[in-house]
Amino acid sequence: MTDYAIGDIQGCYDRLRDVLARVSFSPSRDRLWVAGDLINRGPSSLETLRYIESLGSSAVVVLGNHDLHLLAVALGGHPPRRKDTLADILEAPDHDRLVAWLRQQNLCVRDRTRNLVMVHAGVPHIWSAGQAEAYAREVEAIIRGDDAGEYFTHMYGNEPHCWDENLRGMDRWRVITNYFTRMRFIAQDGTLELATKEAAASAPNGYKPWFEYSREDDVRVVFGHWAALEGQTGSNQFIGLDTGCVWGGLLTMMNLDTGEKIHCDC
Ligand SMILES: Nc1ncnc2c1ncn2[C@@H]1O[C@H](COP(=O)(O)OP(=O)(O)OP(=O)(O)OP(=O)(O)OC[C@H]2O[C@@H](n3cnc4c(N)ncnc43)[C@H](O)[C@@H]2O)[C@@H](O)[C@H]1O
Repeated sequence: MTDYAIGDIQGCYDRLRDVLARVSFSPSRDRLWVAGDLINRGPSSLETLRYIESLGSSAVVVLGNHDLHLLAVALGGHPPRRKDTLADILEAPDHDRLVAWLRQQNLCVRDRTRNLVMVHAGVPHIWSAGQAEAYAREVEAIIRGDDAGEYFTHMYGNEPHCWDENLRGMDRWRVITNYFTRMRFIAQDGTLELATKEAAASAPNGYKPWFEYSREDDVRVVFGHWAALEGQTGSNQFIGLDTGCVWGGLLTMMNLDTGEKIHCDC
């Protein structure tokens, strides 16, 4: 069995199948770890979602900001955005099943044997791997539960800007969601800066890319989300897999044991 992790697919179904074909991926033998943003902006979100759902236990998935956006449209009454390419999912006859499946996915997956976690955007240096796991479980329970509609109605927004263990309710869930699915630049005290989306060198004053802070543990973090990084973090501990497929870059998949990367032009 081989475990492969893949960055933001964003509905680029044909490229997904191309890169899987390069390693003769077989769901009966191998597993695909998906670092979030399965859908949106690309041409074939419905096919992508159906395919990954069909993999069953051969897919290990974390939710990205675009996946949460679909859930917010489906469950929280949010209007679709102009650049969304989600209509095929929203109108599909199996829409309810796909949304129900998406709600069961995690924000953070931890593999203790490999000493790694997979998240969409990152794990802030102010949290241990254990804390990250615990905070993810809190929000995952909300997304799966009866209060999901309420959560998705109030999920959007940049505040609170900083983690505080005393936060409760929606403020707590929103800031946890933002660390896991939207973070790029962060200050030493954990304050998030969510407006800047360019490369690591464009850090606003007082902020750095989240992976440039040293962590107290040595857990490896597999993540996507930040296309402008082009997969470059300067560290083997932080493995960026979003190489901008939907922006005409590459789709990148990595063998989780050997570290070998397989790329596909988009
Ligand atoms: N709590 C919450 N609050 C608010 N919204 C929430 C939310 N939770 C979920 N959302 C949702 O999040 C979604 C995205 O929000 P947006 O804010 O609209 O999207 P984005 O930053 O473009 O994010 P993306 O995830 O696509 O990032 P990427 O690095 O690929 O792309 C970023 C930029 O990098 C650029 N880029 C790509 N490759 C590059 C390269 N090689 N060099 C330089 N720039 C590059 C791209 O052109 C692009 O402009 C929306 O649907 C929104 O609803």
